[in-house]
Amino acid sequence: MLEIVDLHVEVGSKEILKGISLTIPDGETHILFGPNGSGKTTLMMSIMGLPKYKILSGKIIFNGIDITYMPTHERAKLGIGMMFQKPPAIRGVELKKLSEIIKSLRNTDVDVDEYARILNLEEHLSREVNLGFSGGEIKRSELLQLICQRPSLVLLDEPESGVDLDNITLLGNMIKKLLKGEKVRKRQTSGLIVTHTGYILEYVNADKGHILIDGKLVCSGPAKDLFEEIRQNGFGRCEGCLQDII
Ligand SMILES: Nc1ncnc2c1ncn2[C@@H]1O[C@H](COP(=O)(O)OP(=O)(O)OP(=O)(O)O)[C@@H](O)[C@H]1O
Repeated sequence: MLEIVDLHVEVGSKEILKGISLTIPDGETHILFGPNGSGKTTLMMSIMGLPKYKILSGKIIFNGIDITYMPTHERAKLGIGMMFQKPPAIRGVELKKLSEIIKSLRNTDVDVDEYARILNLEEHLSREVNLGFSGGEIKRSELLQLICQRPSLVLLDEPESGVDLDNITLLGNMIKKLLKGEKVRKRQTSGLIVTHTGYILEYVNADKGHILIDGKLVCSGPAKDLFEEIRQNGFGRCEGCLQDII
């Protein structure tokens, strides 16, 4: 599904990712942990192909296609979808209109009104995307757009941050459905999720976790075990690991 090979990425003339190699097979969900500023969002944005994230070297292969230098909209068409940590507001475009555009991009038959109802976004459909939305409403709006796209690789950057406990349950269950619900064009959906709180682990069946420190993946293993280690000891021992491989 996704294969990243020795990826080096620069942002604002600073090298942030320093040789990432990562494989996410069909149907697997991987969790990305790491301290603030370690490069988690940078990795997500690089997979999505945002222009600010300059690939210095390495490769990103998606379903056998080299997408390293492919524009973002082409990646979205291929089936890579992302829930952004801080998505922008889109003036002049209503959420319903954007949802329909996303549907047509991937030729999906998602019932926008029905999912808007489930996500408590019925009134938001006629509003400009994310403009004046609360933090939790933005997350639900992002999720509605993802559902419309029906991606085969789902990238979620801190999906639960700023969301109240009731809405975490709603969001968590919808994400679970999105990841495990059905085959998308003969492929099982895969996921890469960034989390600090670990709430999302209650909802998704995480196959593997990875710890990113200072632009390098320093550790991989069972996601819940890694989270427990971080919860108890912080990233201190991981930093020790990093010392060993420098
Ligand atoms: N335009 C820029 N110029 C210089 N440095 C940048 C720029 N954009 C991002 N960075 C730096 O890149 C580093 C990695 O940022 P990134 O958002 O990927 O971290 P993160 O692991 O997602 O952090 P968090 O957990 O806080 O969300 C940070 O130190 C950030 O300040």
